[in-house]
Amino acid sequence: MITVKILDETAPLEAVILGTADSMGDTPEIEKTYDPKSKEHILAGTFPKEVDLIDEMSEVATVLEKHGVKVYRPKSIENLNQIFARDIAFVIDDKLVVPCVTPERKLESDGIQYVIDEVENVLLPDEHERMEGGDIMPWRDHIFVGYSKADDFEKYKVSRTNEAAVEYLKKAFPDFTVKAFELKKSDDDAKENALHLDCCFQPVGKDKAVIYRGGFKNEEDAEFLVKFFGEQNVFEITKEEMYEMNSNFFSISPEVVISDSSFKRLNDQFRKWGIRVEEVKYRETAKMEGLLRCSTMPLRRKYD
Ligand SMILES: NC(=[NH2+])NCCC[C@H](N)C(=O)O
Repeated sequence: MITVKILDETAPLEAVILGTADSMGDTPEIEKTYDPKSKEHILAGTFPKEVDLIDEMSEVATVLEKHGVKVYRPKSIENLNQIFARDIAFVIDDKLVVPCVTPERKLESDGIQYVIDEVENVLLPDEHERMEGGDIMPWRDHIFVGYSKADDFEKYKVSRTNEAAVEYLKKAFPDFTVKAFELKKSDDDAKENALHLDCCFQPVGKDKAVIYRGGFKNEEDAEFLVKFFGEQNVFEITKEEMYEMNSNFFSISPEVVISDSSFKRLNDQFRKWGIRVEEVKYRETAKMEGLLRCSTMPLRRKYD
């Protein structure tokens, strides 16, 4: 059996699923992509190569293991991008939720079935309750959710979490306050697209957060989060930094974060906050509109 427990984004990490690029195959056809940044790189002839992605991810695995974290990897499925483990399942409290995700990514959960089988409490939302883990963020007694209302949800491939999912989470986790924010979406312009909530916002440390206000469809939602953490505890990033995926770091504990080595301004801020930064190179992975939080799915953090 695998015990799961997640109440926030930063408590000391004990067990995680790290995605895999092992059997990704060649550059996909443009019609088969489901985010604007991948499209951009296919057109430019700069779509990442499997070997480079495997290298980047193995560096992350090494850092996690160095910190005593148990790392699970998905079983490889031929010709399938299985890098972004975050979206296909998520833990809240002591439950593992395995949601229906965007149809293009449906097969990915087969790769982690061997983990799912070892977890006692598994929740399977209905097919119309669509959500992806990148949009779901437990933070103590809150669950923050990025979502799209019906109009956007039907219009954009990059809208992955709907209103039915928000209602589902409220019912499934009655002890938490579910607070949902509409995100800005674009299927064609990665700079105008907050693919998931973790592409424009993430808590860090004990009481800090990183945010790109422009990722939120309604300014008052960004304002709510800034007030929630307190202005002095919030680091605001630019549109360009969002595009490079700055808010998609991953916390090993309140004192240690894994971040991309190219994020100079962000990493300096982390260090000013007293947070140690494990720098890795993740520039190839970033080309598919995901980064460190997206490629990790925490199973258990430590709570006393
Ligand atoms: N949690 C995340 N932000 N995941 C990013 C997933 C990226 C992937 N290309 C997709 O469109 O699904």
